[in-house]
Order: sequence, then structure tokens, then C-alpha cells
Amino acid sequence: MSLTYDNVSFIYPGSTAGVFDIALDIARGELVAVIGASGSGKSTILKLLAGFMQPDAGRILVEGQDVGPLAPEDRRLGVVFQNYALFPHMRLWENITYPLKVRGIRRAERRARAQEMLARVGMEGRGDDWPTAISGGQQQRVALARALIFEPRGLLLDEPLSALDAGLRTSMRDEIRRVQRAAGIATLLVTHDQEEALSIADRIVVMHDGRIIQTGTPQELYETPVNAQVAAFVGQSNLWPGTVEQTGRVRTPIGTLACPTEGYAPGAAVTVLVRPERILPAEPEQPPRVNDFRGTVVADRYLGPVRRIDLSVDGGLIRLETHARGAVGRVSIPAEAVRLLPGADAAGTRS
Ligand SMILES: Nc1ncnc2c1ncn2[C@@H]1O[C@H](COP(=O)(O)OP(=O)(O)OP(=O)(O)O)[C@@H](O)[C@H]1O
Repeated sequence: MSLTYDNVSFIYPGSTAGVFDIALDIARGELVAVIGASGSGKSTILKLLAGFMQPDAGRILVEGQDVGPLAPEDRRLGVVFQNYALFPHMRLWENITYPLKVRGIRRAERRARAQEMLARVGMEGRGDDWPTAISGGQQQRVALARALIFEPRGLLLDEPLSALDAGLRTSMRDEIRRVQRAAGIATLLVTHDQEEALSIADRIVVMHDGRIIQTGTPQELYETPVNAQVAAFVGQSNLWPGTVEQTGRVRTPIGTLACPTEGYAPGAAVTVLVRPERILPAEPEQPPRVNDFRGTVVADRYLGPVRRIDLSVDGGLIRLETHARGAVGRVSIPAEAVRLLPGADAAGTRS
């Protein structure tokens, strides 16, 4: 493995906040995104790898080497932050090759390397421009080129795209992915943007209160979240508190749902998860299907490929995504679309 957290813990001095028992391996060429609520510990794990702080327990390895004793500049990791921080008084080629200058590499060689790197990030021929003469997205490419110039053993990206507008963000995502793949570098990306994580990561780590609560591919996290926090963080969801009434039936605030209840005994407190695209609109005159609900549309957002509708029903709200046109006042929730997660007070009730 290229980048490894071996049961790493760190507590900010004088506080109880920090990260606990972080265990994570990132392979060469793999991109792992870290997501989680504000304050969940995302930046802390990145700073520990970068070497800005030392773990209180556990080890951090880069290509098998314990980097604990190494200062940040000796770890051979490329780092890109949200505010790309190019030096305004240096031309782009000088910015990109600054890490080489610090290492005493000759000017002619630096210029050649800069040209090569600019080409890699799609900015060939722009080496003599000043940072003030290029756009935010281009500055971010230059920051990426600078992070890659000395063939780092890992790439650390902390909210690298959050200062960019939506369109540019999407194209830069693809760009980062392409460059990172081509270079075969293990990459850790911290982002608060779950869509960004879903769209570019090989695997996603979800953090909560300083701990990793789930690690998996985007599809695994979307389809089999371990709890309501992960479900809420990855994609859109309906989440209702529930109690298993009997095998195959769960009571919720919007009514009793027929659904698989394997793993939960009658009486167990659960959280009921249904993804919005799994909910089916029904014709008003159609014979009732399983888990049939009627309600009033309180929000109807046309997003091009889909409509995102909030249907107010007795006891709550049903969120659905549909391609259907026309009025949607009645829906059904297929039993197999319902996934049960542990309830808030579910300790010990899972059978
Ligand atoms: N310098 C510090 N001193 C004390 N506590 C800190 C310090 N920096 C962060 N913390 C605390 O450590 C915890 C984790 O913070 P961290 O910055 O890693 O979270 P985050 O997930 O990156 O949040 P955000 O998305 O807001 O950047 C939080 O409880 C935070 O308040």
C-alpha cells in the first residue's frame, strides 16, 4: 500500500477533539475521498499525513516507510489546498518549479520540467504568464502541476475545487482524476461535497466525530450504508424512525410499511431508508399496491433529467425522484426498496 494510517489517533492539546483509531490504506493510483460533517476530522487526518502534526498513537506509512520522524518537506507528498496560493511575484513556470529550486535544481532543467508539467495539466505554452493573468481554474491546474513536479509518493487535496464555480468544478474533477490516474499516485481528497466524492473517488471514507464510520466504493456506500449518518451523507434519502412490528412489517410516522426485516427482531428500533428514485408514482385510479400513499405535493423541482418532488403525507414527507410528467399525488414504495438501518436507540436490539 502506498499511504497507510495504522490505527492513528490524535487529540488537539488542551481539548477532547481529534481523530481516533484511523485505519486506512490507499493503493498506488487509487483516489480516496474523505467526507463528513464539519468538524468530523477530515482536515485533521490530512494534516497528520502531510506532517503538520504528529499522531499521539499509531503510525503513518508512505510506501511502507514510517514517516513519523520526517518533516513535511521530506515526506515527498504533493499538497493542494483550497486557496491555491501561487506566488504572485513569480511566473507560472517559476511557481511550478519552486519545489525544485529549493532542492537546488538548475534553471534550464527547471524550465524544461515546467513545460512538461504545464502540458500534463492542459496549459502548455503558458509558463511565462503571471498568476494574476489566469483564471481560478487555471490557477488550480498550476497548483496541481506544482504538487506533482517532484514525483510525489502521494497527493493530498484539501477542498481543492471549492473556490471554483459549478461548471469549472465539474471539468476540474475530471482533470484531477485524469492527471492523478496517469501519474499513478495514491491520492487523499478531503471534500464537503458528496457529489464530488461520489463522482471521482474509487473509495469514500465517511467520518463522524473523529472516527471513520464506513469505508467503501461509492456504490457500496449508496446501496449499503451502515447507518443513517452515512445514508444522509451519500446521496439523497428518505429516513424515518421505525419499530419492527412483526416479521415483514415496520411501523413509521407515515404508516406501517411492508418490507424485509431480516436481522431485526420484533420490537427493534430501526431507521428506515428509502432512496428517492426507488419510489414509484401511481395513477390516481390504479388499484392500491403495497405501501401505497396519497399526499399533497409541497415542492416540485424540475432538474432536467429528473423531477425531485416532496409529497406531504399523513405523518411526514416522502421525497421522490421521477421521470414521470404530470401530477404526482400518489406513490408506492416497493418493499424491496426499503432498507433497515440501526435505530438511534438500537443498541443491542439488532438480532
Ligand atoms: N487547532 C485546533 N485546536 C483545537 N481543536 C481543533 C483544532 N482544529 C480542529 N479542531 C477540532 O478537531 C475536530 C476535527 O476538526 P477538523 O478540522 O479535522 O474537521 P473537518 O471535518 O475538516 O471540518 P470542516 O469540514 O469544517 O473543515 C473538530 O472538533 C475541531 O473543532
